[in-house]
Amino acid sequence: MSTGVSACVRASGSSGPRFLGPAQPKALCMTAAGTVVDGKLETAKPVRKRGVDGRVRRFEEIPHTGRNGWINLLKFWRENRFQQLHKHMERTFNALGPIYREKVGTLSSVNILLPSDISELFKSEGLHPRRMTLEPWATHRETRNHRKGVFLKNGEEWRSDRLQLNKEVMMSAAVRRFLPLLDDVAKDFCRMLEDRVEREGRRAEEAKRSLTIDPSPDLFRFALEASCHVLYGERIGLFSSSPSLESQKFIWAVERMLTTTPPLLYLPPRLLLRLGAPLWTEHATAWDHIFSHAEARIQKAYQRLSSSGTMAAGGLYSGVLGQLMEKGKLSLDLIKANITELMAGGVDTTAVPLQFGLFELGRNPEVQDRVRQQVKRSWEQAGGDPQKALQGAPLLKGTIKEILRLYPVGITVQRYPVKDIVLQNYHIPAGTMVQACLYPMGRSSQVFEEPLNFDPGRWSSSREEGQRGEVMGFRSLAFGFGARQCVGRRIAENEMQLLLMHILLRFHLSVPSSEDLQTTATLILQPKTPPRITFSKL
Ligand code: HEM
Repeated sequence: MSTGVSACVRASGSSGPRFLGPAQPKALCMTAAGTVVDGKLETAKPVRKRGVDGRVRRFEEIPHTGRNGWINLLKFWRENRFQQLHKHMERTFNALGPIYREKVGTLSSVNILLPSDISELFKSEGLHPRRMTLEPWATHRETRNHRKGVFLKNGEEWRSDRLQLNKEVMMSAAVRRFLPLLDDVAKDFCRMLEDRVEREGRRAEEAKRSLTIDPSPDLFRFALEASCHVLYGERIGLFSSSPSLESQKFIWAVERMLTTTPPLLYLPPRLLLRLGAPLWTEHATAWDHIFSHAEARIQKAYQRLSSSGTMAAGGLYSGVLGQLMEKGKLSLDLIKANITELMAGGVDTTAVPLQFGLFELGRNPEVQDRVRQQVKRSWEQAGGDPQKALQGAPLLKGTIKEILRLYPVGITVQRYPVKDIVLQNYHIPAGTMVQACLYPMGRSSQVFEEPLNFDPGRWSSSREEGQRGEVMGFRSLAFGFGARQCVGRRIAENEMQLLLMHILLRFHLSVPSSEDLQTTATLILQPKTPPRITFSKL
């Protein structure tokens, strides 16, 4: 397996004994469609017996939110719970304890949040770990005759594509190749921002200009520009005064695709397709747009690379696409399928945490100063080498972990254990869908001290050891785990760290309002309204 993957396995380790004991549910109850409201059950009936006899309890005894999936689905629609799924999970854990079952429409899952249980789950993920299949995405590929990439594949087919991709995006040799490209894009972004602050900003005392904006449209452009540079070895000019409309349409299409996914997860997509349901049509059209945009880019890059005779002409890095073509281990169809997935997965996933990150740094000026001091020192010592600069600034890495702890892009990671396991003393049969619920875990005081504090230093190795010398594993899981973890992880981490580094070197950040951000879950967790940030030139 790739260096990146094994590094993650090493870092995770096993969780400490603090959470190994059977945690006590706050409400030991199963309810008929027991809806949880503000941490209390509407119809709480304490019927479950405690397993005092030490026996492993049956699966059916796991607390649940109602047996009838269709009634639950109706409630989800009526109360718009899809968009507040993360809060719904948090409330349900508060009410039912650290494990519960939920059935919504055709989907059933067991939900957990304690690191010790999550470690058990991942131990039994097998050689070909599986996540919940996003049926609307799979149906789109099947009905349009597109090949699937790693995101949608399983078994040996998944593994053989994945091993090829790992070499180009996860291994440290690959990271060394693409890091300078990400650094160039991050520096250009900051130059563009500096120009804008200079042009449109207000001059405060000490003649320093500052500008308050919603940076989200610029961050989406940054993420797309960075993705294209790494994937195709090409700049697409999104920071120019007239960025292409096509690229803007791509960004909108990814947003539509993500927003229309969650409600489609609980209904059979083929039925909706046959009925011509507007939701399905909107979803499929968004995907069509993503595919045609990626196809045009891939064609262009392919022609450029073929005409230069060799893919990596003159020793220049030709991007992930060029590398995959040169190696020739994947067919062109599979390269296209995977590159399209990397394009679709690579924009909102980084642009959105960056919004949260700027906001948290802005409303925590002392944390911001600490990170900046370390970044400054490291940048000066690195002599312009971005990799060295990042290595010397562990607080930047902690900042990204902290952002993703409080605002995980995906609110859960799912697995189907390949053998029977026991979680919280309940029997879980092999093949059950179990979700590690990252949002409630990140905000649980059972798992993190002062969980609502934004504290990048909590991830430093000395503090991670814990007061009792425990290894604090299975707490930083925003990129998933093991062989199936996010394949774009190294791109994402470096892209976000580099951008924050260059921003902190040039600007002081503050926020007009430090009220908590309201969040909404489309397929990814987002702010309801993008935060406004004040950039003041240093
Ligand atoms: C902060 C940014 C990101 C986060 C938090 C994130 C999170 C995740 C998570 C949780 C998974 C599932 C992992 C598992 O099941 O264990 C995943 C899978 C995936 N991600 Fe990301 N992701 C991010 C950025 C990216 C980027 C930038 C790309 C593309 C360049 C990308 C492409 C993918 C793909 C293709 C998969 C499927 C991998 C497989 O099944 O083998 N992601 N991501």
